[in-house]
Amino acid sequence: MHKWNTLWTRTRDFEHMRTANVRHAQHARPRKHQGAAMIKVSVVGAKGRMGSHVVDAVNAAADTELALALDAGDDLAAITPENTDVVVEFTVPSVSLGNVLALVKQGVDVVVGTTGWTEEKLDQVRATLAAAPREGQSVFIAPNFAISAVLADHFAKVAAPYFESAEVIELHHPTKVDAPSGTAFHTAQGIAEARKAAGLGPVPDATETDGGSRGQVVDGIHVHAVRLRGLNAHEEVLFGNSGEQLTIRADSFDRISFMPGVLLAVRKVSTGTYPGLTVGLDHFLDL
Ligand SMILES: NC(=O)c1ccc[n+]([C@@H]2O[C@H](COP(=O)([O-])OP(=O)(O)OC[C@H]3O[C@@H](n4cnc5c(N)ncnc54)[C@H](O)[C@@H]3O)[C@@H](O)[C@H]2O)c1
Ligand SMILES: O=C(O)C1=N[C@H](C(=O)O)CCC1
Repeated sequence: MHKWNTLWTRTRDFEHMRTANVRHAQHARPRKHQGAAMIKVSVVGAKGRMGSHVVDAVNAAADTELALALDAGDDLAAITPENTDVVVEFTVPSVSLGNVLALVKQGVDVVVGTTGWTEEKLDQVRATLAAAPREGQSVFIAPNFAISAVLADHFAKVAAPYFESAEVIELHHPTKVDAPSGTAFHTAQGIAEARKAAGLGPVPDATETDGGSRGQVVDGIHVHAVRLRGLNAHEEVLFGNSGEQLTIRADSFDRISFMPGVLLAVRKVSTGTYPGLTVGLDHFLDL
């Protein structure tokens, strides 16, 4: 059985959950581990597109149980180390930092899927963790929890030193509030780092006039954002040399694709062996 399938067997209840159409139907929860310690998970942003899937995933998995499901207007102070082992935070970039800092100060570990993280924001998380009430507290942030996206990001870093040109195109649903996607931003940063480590210079580009068509430049890599009804979450990384091209593409057609990664992060963080700030699901995979 391949590695990601191992995760799926631990979360095998997903297919049951989908086919039985039991979203939000508490009575239809599968049987939980008898006697085994359950991981108590609270969800912040629980009414959102991602948060509501996380609530279902936590209810469906055999080793996790839902503690609190909070959304805008609810008091985060209700979450304590007594009722919660791990908080999963999927809100909006404008509030996520404040939520994460508050939760760290309340003594709980946090898994974050919300995007919009800058180095300055990450530094604030590190500083707050350094003064956290509990020793070894964790914050884990993933730009993307889907294995396809995590691998695309990894493969892009492997490919980057071998190509003169590199550009990233991300394509998402039109209800997404941030651009470029956190994933594309992270991928571009990884490509730039790999190019720098390999001694590559800037990507070739003779553009003299640009009204915005060349996209956002992230550490020297151009990132383009498409918003289109019908799409969910997609990324294409283009690499070019004279006479050849490599395209790496990841497609998340359904938000359920993020759930095995979210549960993996919850399980890893709950072990207490990842103190401090960790960014990227690749840290939990044997890549
Ligand atoms: N890391 C990943 O794999 C991944 C995957 C999909 C989406 N995302 C990101 O997750 C975030 C959420 O995406 P979404 O599609 O679920 O958005 P959404 O708008 O559907 O959900 C956001 C939820 O947060 C709630 N919220 C707003 N302010 C809040 C507050 N102060 N406290 C508590 N809840 C609050 C909203 O009411 C809403 O229910 C975005 O940043 C998105 O880019 C990440
Ligand atoms: O749907 C979204 O919004 C997504 N956001 C993340 C990002 O910005 O990279 C991950 C993919 C889906």
